[in-house]
Amino acid sequence: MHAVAIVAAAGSGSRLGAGQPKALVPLAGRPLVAWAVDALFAGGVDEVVVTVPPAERAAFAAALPGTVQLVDGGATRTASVCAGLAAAGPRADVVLVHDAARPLTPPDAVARVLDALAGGARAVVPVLPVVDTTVLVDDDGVVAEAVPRAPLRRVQTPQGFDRATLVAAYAALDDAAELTDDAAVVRAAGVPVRTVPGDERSAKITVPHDLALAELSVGLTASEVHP
Ligand SMILES: Nc1ccn([C@@H]2O[C@H](COP(=O)(O)OP(=O)(O)OP(=O)(O)O)[C@@H](O)[C@H]2O)c(=O)n1
Ligand SMILES: C[C@](O)(CO)[C@H](O)COP(=O)(O)O
Repeated sequence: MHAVAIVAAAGSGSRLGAGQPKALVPLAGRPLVAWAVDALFAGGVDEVVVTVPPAERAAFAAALPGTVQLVDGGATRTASVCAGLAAAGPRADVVLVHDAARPLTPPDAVARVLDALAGGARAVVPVLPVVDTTVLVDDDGVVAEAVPRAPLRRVQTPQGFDRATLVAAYAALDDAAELTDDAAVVRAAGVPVRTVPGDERSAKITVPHDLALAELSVGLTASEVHP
């Protein structure tokens, strides 16, 4: 099973506000995208394609091993993943789609997705339970009702797909559809999406506090983070 990972790294990181593309922001001295790529290789993928902001190609090339393929990303995450998918080509049996913004994904979290694909799943997402009380609010910000949280899950990346399934789902996607992840693209095409356990260490860096937590986490030993 030849596995190609697409790393979505073409975003600006406006909520992080670091003054440079988020994927190039250093964590313990290394760009976030370099951490994400390392995790994918350590977890068992064979090749990595990284989608980059076109104006920053040289900086990404300097940050990553020469074996990593760089392609220009698009204006949205969906457009960037589409570009990466085209570059992955038919040599891939399965495709993993990962966020550069998730630098500390452990290799075993990647391996769980690959194992599910090897077992025959066409689409796989890593998920975590919701631990807070969850509510719906009305337009005035007043709580309308509580939502039972037991069946709710937070969805992470890398998400894994049979390549042909993902290509067909993207081809069928309505241009106007605003979907926030790739599993939603295949679900829109009627494909069942299997879940596997995610990992808290795979948290997405979105705002400055997330980066501060990641810096702390890198400074701790694995046993301190996960006794
Ligand atoms: N046009 C885009 C937008 C986002 N991404 C990538 O998708 C991942 C998840 O997106 P997010 O965390 O929202 O990143 P940004 O879009 O950069 O953040 P923001 O919304 O704060 O600007 C990131 O690794 C980001 O680089 C991408 O490849 N192409
Ligand atoms: C793909 C994703 O990371 C799954 O949780 C998430 O949907 C990305 O959302 P963002 O708003 O683009 O950060």
